[in-house]
Amino acid sequence: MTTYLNFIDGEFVQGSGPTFANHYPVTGEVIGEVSSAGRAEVDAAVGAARAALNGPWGKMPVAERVALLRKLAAGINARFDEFLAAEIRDTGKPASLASHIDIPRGAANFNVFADQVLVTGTECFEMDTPDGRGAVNYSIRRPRGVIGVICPWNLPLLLMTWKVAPALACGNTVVVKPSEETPATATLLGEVMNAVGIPRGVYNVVHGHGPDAAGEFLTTHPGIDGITFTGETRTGEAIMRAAANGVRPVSLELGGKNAGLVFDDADLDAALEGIGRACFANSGQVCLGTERLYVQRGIYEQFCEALAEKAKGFAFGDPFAKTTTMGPVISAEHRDKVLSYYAKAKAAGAEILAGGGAPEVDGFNGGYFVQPTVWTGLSADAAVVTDEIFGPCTHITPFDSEEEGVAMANASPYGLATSVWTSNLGRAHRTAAQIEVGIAWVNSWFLRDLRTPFGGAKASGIGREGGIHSMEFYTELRNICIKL
Ligand SMILES: NC(=O)c1ccc[n+]([C@@H]2O[C@H](COP(=O)([O-])OP(=O)(O)OC[C@H]3O[C@@H](n4cnc5c(N)ncnc54)[C@H](O)[C@@H]3O)[C@@H](O)[C@H]2O)c1
Ligand SMILES: O=C/C=C/C=C(\O)C(=O)O
Repeated sequence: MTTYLNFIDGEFVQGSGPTFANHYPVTGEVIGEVSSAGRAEVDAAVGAARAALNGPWGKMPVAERVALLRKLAAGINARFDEFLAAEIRDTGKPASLASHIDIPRGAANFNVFADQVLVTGTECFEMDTPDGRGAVNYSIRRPRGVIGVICPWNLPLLLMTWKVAPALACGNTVVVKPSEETPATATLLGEVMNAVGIPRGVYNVVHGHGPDAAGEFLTTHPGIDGITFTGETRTGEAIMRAAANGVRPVSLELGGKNAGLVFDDADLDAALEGIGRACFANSGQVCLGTERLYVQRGIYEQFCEALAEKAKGFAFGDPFAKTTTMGPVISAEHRDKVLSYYAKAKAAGAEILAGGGAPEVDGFNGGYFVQPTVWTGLSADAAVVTDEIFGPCTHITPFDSEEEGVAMANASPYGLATSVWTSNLGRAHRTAAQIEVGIAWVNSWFLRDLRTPFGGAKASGIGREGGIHSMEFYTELRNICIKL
């Protein structure tokens, strides 16, 4: 039984909030407990972060800070297997996935933003003045301060370091609230922080739930200077309300109901491979994933059949087994939510091409597994076509013209990402520009260059992170005007 403690001012401490069980999604067993932070610990964490900001971290030369960030990346890689095991304990995802994406990106985020901060400049404007002597304006960047980092459970280490790395690179200090479902890697990172010599108080972790618990205690704390959040749109609304008190800036990466568009001139094998990942990777629990597919009439039947075959080909089981290609979803509650949508699709008269329920997984009866599922035949207002399910499922609708396909893709309050498949160059540019999203992939999915702007349009978020855009959020620009 592992006990996850809060990490405050460089030390692991019990919280005064309730202790709750940590389940292994692969078996449903309780394998740990989480000591949640009460108001007192959140207060202590924010205080420690403030002291570090005003103390050693704030005074540290950039080169030294950058060297420490690189040590953090190396420190994660040096304990790669422990991070991998921790992420799998929390999420049950296959080791083949976590070892290629979650852990390497967790480390890479620190290197990427160590590089970025070194090449991030500011602005300078010369101006005329009536006396003819002129003035010069230049801006400087300063850390925003103490940043509250609220994280989801789907890619715990990757999404947390995606925020913590640029925040630290810019000289801020952080208080992280990991998802209550996934406390492990954020806690383990505390050990690495101490081991590489990050000053105490720079990185703090408070555990617990959201409403009326550690999450809310943190976002409403007056000592927080900015909040960065990844999670559901409704939670984003609550966080934005909390941030309004004191006029604190927010960066919100929220939910989606992403459309994939496959034209009949697409390379079908490539499209199937990419869309297969977009629908089913991480058991469909990727914010960028595709839950609405629109396929041009000429290849519709063929594509539906091939994607259904792909859906039927996944193997569940032990995440460490090489043969396992799909893990469980995060929790019993989330499994029930996904299955409730499977039931809604059936009741609405969907044609179920693959899946549609929960599989029997030999030896893992208590695991939170759901079948990869492909539906057709529902109208645009059916719940599984409009709502973010966050499961391994997708609904396919045929379309005829390019205009119709784009209009279908845009028929959603969300606008996070899209994946368009075509071999027509003009159509690729046109459709990618017309779909109202923050991130459009053409003939690919989840191909990430970390210098690019990342975030959502419409109800999928506010602000962009990545590259210079992270620098913009995690620093305050100050203009200095000098009369000559
Ligand atoms: N846009 C993106 O980049 C992106 C990336 C990953 C996940 N997501 C989204 O995240 C969701 C899945 O993650 P989730 O279920 O963990 O999201 P969630 O919104 O339920 O929880 C996210 C975090 O917010 C905390 N929280 C909840 N209520 C709070 C409150 N009132 N005040 C402060 N904190 C609160 C939770 O404890 C958790 O740490 C999906 O909607 C998915 O699309 C978006
Ligand atoms: O589930 C959402 C995945 C988000 C991915 C990133 O934030 C990233 O690749 O930086």
